Amino acid sequence: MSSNPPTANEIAVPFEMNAEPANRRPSRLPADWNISSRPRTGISRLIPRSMRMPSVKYQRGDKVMGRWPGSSLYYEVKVQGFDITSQLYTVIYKDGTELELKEPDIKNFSGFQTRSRSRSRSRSPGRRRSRSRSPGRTTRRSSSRTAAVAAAAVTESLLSSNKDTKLEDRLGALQQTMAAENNSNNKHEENDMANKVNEKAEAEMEAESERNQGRYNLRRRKDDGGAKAAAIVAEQQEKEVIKEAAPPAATLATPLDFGGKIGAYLWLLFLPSWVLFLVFQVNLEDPSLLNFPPPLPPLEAFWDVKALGFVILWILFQALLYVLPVGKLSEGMPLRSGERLKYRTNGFFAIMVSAVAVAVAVHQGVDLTYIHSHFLQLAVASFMISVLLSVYLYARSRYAAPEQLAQGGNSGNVVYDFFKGHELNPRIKDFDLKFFCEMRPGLIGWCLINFALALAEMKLHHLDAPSYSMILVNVFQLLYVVDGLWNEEAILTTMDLMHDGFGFMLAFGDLVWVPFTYTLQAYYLVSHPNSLSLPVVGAIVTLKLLGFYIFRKSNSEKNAFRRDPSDPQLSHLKTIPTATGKSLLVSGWWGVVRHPNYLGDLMMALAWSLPCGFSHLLPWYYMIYFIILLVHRDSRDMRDCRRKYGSAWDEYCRTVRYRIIPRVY
Ligand SMILES: NC(=O)C1=CN([C@@H]2O[C@H](COP(=O)(O)OP(=O)(O)OC[C@H]3O[C@@H](n4cnc5c(N)ncnc54)[C@H](OP(=O)(O)O)[C@@H]3O)[C@@H](O)[C@H]2O)C=CC1
Ligand SMILES: CC(C)=CCC[C@@H](C)[C@H]1CC=C2C3=C(CC[C@@]21C)[C@@]1(C)CC[C@H](O)C(C)(C)[C@@H]1CC3
Repeated sequence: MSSNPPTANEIAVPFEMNAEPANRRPSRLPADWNISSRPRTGISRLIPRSMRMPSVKYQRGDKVMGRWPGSSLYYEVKVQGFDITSQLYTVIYKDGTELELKEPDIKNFSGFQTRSRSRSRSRSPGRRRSRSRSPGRTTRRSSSRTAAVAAAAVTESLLSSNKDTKLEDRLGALQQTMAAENNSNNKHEENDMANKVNEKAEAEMEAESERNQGRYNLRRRKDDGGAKAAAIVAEQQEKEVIKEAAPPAATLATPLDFGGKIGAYLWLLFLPSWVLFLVFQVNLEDPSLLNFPPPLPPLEAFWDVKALGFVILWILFQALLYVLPVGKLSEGMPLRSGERLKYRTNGFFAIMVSAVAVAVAVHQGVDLTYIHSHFLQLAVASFMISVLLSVYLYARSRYAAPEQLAQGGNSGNVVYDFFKGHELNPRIKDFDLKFFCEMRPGLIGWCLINFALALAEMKLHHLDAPSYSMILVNVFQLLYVVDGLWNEEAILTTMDLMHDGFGFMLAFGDLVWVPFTYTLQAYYLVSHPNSLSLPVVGAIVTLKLLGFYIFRKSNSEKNAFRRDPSDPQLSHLKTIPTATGKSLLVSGWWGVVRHPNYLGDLMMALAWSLPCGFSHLLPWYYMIYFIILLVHRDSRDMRDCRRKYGSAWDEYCRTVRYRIIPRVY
């Protein structure tokens, strides 16, 4: 109890500024830069025509001090380029993290001096020893002395930052502080009783920490009850952690996906053609990839005004349900501006009302098998709407402020940005177009189409009830959609909602791809019955339920953690703090593989194809597509997380070695 912990300020601000740097950036932009007439913030604009960056305060290659987003800590960074429109510098930290920073967040080395009082702390050999042994050591004691040592270790590490100090060391200390701070939320564990109970776990923790060479804290967050002072130190930063590292000034530049600009052209042509190809195939008695080109119907068969009317009515009906003031208003993750958008998460209500409406319509004599007989026309009508929507989305994105653009769809190439999505969260007042399209018309439409296909099977084969295979496919996919809508809030922490712009890829994916290709198994079964024995039904149901359990549990775990990292229900989980302020789960589901949710999803996909048998490849199409989609998404995510989290991500990958399937991939 004798030593006083350093104040938060002493530790959170490792450097003190001497004076404002002298040179000011001139208002005129350099003549030899690539200056576009319209706003662009993509990487292409970061590269000046010449290697020099005259008239800009910091030059490419300059080594300066850059502020960590959301904190008051400065680290050595190298300037990579400067973005004229957003006035942001791209800088790279020593651990490989690339960020874009505002000029005020960058300082010259000369502007820093360490505090003399703190410097004397850093010379304390005891404190140095405490740091060098292991960050885990601080978790052994619950007294404020321990905490002071922990805090001092942080101070020492931060304050000893000179040119020779490794960034990793400083990061390690920062991460230690943040982990301790996580634990400070578990106040009940600060009492002696809890400490006794935790003694064994703490010993394990220390060993584990030693194993990890103190480079990050793989610690059970509830074992850290003693780190009071470190928690105080980090309290300031905790607020920033909750802000989910959404600094107003820092953004990430993302490389091009999907084969870049040429790839975008090809995808624009390929995706609609592929949907048509599949729709033609599924109508054939003997569908095969070798039927190329498939027999084409006359041109007028592609188009039906009534079908277009139905699609428009359906979308309007879903839009109406979406805007009704029913259900929860959920908060999205913080944007780069720090703002959190609100979303009406009443998807479950929407599907229930839709089900009642469909039941009433069927009762009134509406023949839903129209959907089966006009599948092609409905798909074409939906395609037209998705194209119009994409054009609208791209046009409005040209007027959007730079911070409203998606980092991945901001290349400056019209076709690429049109395809990938330029604006992150296009909204008409409170109506969020991306969220609505992803969760409502296509997703609920998928269930409606499946149901209509079950009726078509009964009609075609004069059955009193659908076949087992049809029931399984219908029920499995209905469960998937209803679960998605019930947990609608969880979608706000997925890649699409957080990072991807809304453009053709998602508009087409949501309105055409999902309802007209995810229903192919049910469509196939209408004209290709496949009988199943009860034991086979049992085995398929077991597979589905197991996959569903993994999918749901892992998605909910990540969602809960992202929403509230200090949620007591998650306190048993180990985490790796990252320099951005967000932590990564490294035990629980996210410690088994890096994408446990994909694993569960793939098991479910398998359970959807199995009822269709092995006579044709077509009903296995979803499974094959899904493997490709998820493997690609996983690589995209790995790349983005590497850029976001730098060495902390590498540590995560070293600890959790497999991506989707344990011990295989
Ligand atoms: N049926 C279908 O057609 C499709 C279904 N899906 C399903 O949708 C769901 C969402 O998938 P998707 O959006 O691709 O990806 P995830 O929901 O897996 O989100 C990935 C993000 O999670 C965060 N994250 C990654 N690792 C960790 C960790 N260890 N601890 C904490 N956070 C972590 C990162 O974001 P950050 O750190 O920035 O928070 C990362 O970018 C999945 O279940 C998937 O199977 C997806 C695509 C298509
Ligand atoms: C080839 C192409 C056009 C790809 C577009 C991909 C989209 C079809 C998918 C991207 C992510 C999706 C998700 C779902 C549906 C498919 C798309 C839009 C999802 C809404 C399905 C229901 C789940 O429960 C889910 C909410 C987790 C899921 C989220 C991702």
